Amino acid sequence: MKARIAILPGDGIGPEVTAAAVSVLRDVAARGGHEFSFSEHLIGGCAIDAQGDPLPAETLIVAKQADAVLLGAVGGPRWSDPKAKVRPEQGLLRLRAELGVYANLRPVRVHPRLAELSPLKSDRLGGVDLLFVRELTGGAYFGAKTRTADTATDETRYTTPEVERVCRRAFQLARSRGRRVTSVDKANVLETSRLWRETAQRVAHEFPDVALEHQLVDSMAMLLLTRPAAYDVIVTENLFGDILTDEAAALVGSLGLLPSASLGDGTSGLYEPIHGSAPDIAGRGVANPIGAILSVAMMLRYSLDLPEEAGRVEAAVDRVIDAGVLTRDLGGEAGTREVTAAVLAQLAALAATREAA
Ligand SMILES: NC(=O)c1ccc[n+]([C@@H]2O[C@H](COP(=O)([O-])OP(=O)(O)OC[C@H]3O[C@@H](n4cnc5c(N)ncnc54)[C@H](O)[C@@H]3O)[C@@H](O)[C@H]2O)c1
Ligand SMILES: CC(C)[C@H](C(=O)O)[C@@H](O)C(=O)O
Ligand SMILES: [Mg+2]
Repeated sequence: MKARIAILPGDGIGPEVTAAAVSVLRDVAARGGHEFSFSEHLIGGCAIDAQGDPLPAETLIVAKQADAVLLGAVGGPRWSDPKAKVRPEQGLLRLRAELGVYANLRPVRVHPRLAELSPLKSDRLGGVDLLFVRELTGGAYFGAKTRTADTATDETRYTTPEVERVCRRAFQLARSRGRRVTSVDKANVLETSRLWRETAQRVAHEFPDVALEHQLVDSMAMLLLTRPAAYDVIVTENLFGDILTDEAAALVGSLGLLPSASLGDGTSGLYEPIHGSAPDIAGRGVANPIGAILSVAMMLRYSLDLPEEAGRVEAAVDRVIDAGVLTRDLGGEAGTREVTAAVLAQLAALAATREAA
């Protein structure tokens, strides 16, 4: 198959982890006879430096025309002055809104070898296989903002159609998994959450084969650590999803492991690791590339319709972790390149096994 893939490396460790993920895509293309074309574009702080705009027009045009978009990370201390008029993160938020990618899928699976890295007792981690579906283009991130010298507001706004479509996506995904959806809100306090809960309840009637339960976000934050294996698909609003998924990184051992896919209806999918630009380790070749590599596995599955290839990339990553080729965030000594080379070697080994069969 042919595919045009826009690469937006961004800032900090973004270029290091996207380079790793692109080498995996190139390998998949070469082995399967696929024609993937790649083009790199600016986003975030580096785009502010070069063009004064965190999402240059050219980047947006190419992203919209692409079959899929891979993003590294944006932001960093250089652009974090509270008084700055323009911020790297605005570029990412605009990109998500312009692409209409309202459903952000963040799978969380604990690799048995890494269970000991979690602050939780490993007997709580067996069988943890979560899929967060985070609403990505609404809520406090996109509401009106006001600011005077001593008062600031961020409006949280949700409409019924916005909640319906993301809940529907969560229920659809639950059908191919454990058929359980947990909808997370703060309906005891927030009006937007009451709308969310009513809407989730209504959408549930379309999926009688999927069980729905509601959890308040504060309680969910605890349950995620005390009973993580009890959940399947967790659907929630933008801000709660951001926070809960970084918390979930503690279950798997490192933020550097978690991927994401952001999907809309018929638009380019956007794929990014859930971590940020990690300024504390940027430029040293030590960033964990697995979150980015698993993000391209999601790209193969959701945008390029290559589910077998996606499964192979995931299997190769599992084998690399089994073999103990780990970056420092996981207690190892391997660099970004060594881990990437190990994933490529496992892809070659998997291909050899297929040929021999
Ligand atoms: N999608 C994005 O582009 C995105 C996501 C989150 C944060 N950010 C931005 O990144 C900047 C830094 O934010 P932060 O420090 O709060 O969060 P961060 O995710 O960049 O880093 C948090 C911690 O996790 C570590 N870490 C993250 N990814 C890693 C990886 N792949 N390998 C090894 N260790 C890794 C970092 O070294 C750091 O100690 C901010 O400007 C923030 O807005 C961007
Ligand atoms: C950088 C920031 C805008 C972003 C978010 O909050 O969505 C990040 O934390 C993420 O999780 O992708
Ligand atoms: Mg986040």
